[in-house]
Amino acid sequence: MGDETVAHFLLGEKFTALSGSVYGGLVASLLDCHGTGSAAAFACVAENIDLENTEIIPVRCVTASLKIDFKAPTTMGTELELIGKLRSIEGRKIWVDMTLSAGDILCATGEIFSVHHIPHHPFFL
Ligand SMILES: CCCCCCCCCCCC(=O)SCCNC(=O)CCNC(=O)[C@H](O)C(C)(C)COP(=O)(O)OP(=O)(O)OC[C@H]1O[C@@H](n2cnc3c(N)ncnc32)[C@H](O)[C@@H]1OP(=O)(O)O
Repeated sequence: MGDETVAHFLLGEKFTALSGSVYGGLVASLLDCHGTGSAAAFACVAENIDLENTEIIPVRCVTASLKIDFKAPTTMGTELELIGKLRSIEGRKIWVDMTLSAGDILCATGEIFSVHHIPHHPFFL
């Protein structure tokens, strides 16, 4: 954790798009999920919430904007690594920069802008 979040995924072949590579929409989904989760975790750190002893993360974030650049085909059958780095927090607004790699290959980069602590938002009723 600290100022970086890491997640690993090994996808099944049903997520293949073009031969031997992962469907780009799924790459986007992984970056979206990792981005909002990272934003929530960074918000907890900023608010001194102890994640080690918390059963349910008390912060939830939603994606307001997600940008992805596909740098190289994402190899099917290789464990994927997602890394999130906090760019900034301004009140409810959180920006996280991300990478998705397959082994030594940088496959995609992402930038997410998410918003947290939303009283009465329909997602959290
Ligand atoms: C399989 C299961 C897995 C389950 C795994 C669990 C993962 C859960 C999460 C997965 C992520 C998702 O899929 S989330 C689903 C996709 N996202 C959505 O549907 C979000 C839809 N949009 C909204 O609900 C809303 O627009 C919000 C919450 C984003 C913002 O609305 P709001 O709360 O009324 O706040 P608002 O005042 O409009 O905005 C707050 C501040 O952010 C700025 N702002 C708002 N939107 C933007 C934007 N696109 N780009 C730049 N800036 C923006 C505003 O100018 C403002 O700045 P200032 O004036 O304060 O400076």
